Amino acid sequence: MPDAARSDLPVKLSANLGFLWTELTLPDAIRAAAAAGFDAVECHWPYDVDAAQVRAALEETGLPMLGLNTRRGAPGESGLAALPGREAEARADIGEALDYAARIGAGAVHVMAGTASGAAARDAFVANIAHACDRAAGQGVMILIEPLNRFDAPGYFLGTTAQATEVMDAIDRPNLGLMFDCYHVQRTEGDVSRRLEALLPRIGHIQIAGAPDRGPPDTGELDYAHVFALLARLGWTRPVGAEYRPGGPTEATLGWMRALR
Ligand SMILES: O=C(O)[C@@H](O)C(=O)CO
Ligand SMILES: [Mg+2]
Repeated sequence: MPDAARSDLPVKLSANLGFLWTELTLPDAIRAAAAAGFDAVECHWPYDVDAAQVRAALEETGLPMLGLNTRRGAPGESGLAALPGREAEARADIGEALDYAARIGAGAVHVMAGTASGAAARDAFVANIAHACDRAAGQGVMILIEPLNRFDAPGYFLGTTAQATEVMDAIDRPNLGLMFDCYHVQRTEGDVSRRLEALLPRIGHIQIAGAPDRGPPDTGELDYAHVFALLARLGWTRPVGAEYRPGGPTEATLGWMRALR
């Protein structure tokens, strides 16, 4: 895709390689995203892949890796940062994610909270995220926290943008950002446009998918032509992450990119 055509997009796009091109190795998925015209990539858990190969694919394509996640922990845990008594493991996972991010030049780490609730969970989360921010600041990395919807992630500590901003106020670090996933927000809270407007200064990254089925952005009840026009009006210039389940070959689902161009 020529650069001139890409720059006509009202909003730049990042391919989430946790969901797109999952049949490929991570380096080849980066190449596929570049060939499809994405401006950036992001991933979930790259830890089994040699960071040097990821870095080589990023350099070859010129795409930045926007971010990656801390590990999920044991099946069903979805992270450890809000689990009282698991601080040492949570911080080891944060350290691992930051080290990997440094090796591939990734700009953000999403620290996963885990399945927990109550005051002790909040205290653990606040302390662990503050620790992550302080450690990340030295390498110029942003720490992201992401509310997940209660249907896909029942019991996940962070469920709403209101809860996220409450803990962000308590943590009070300049390199802490909200991961605003329009799909999760729509499933649990709705009012996506108004929330984007209100929360924009606190948002570190935005993700999209069709709602309620998490298919391509041109399916479901959210109108991303409207959302993209709003983001352009609000001056959002960073790439928006396409984090949807293609349900088949990714290339066959990219019509939405052409439609929004
Ligand atoms: O929305 C999601 O599920 C992801 O952004 C993520 O990082 C947690 O799985
Ligand atoms: Mg997401």
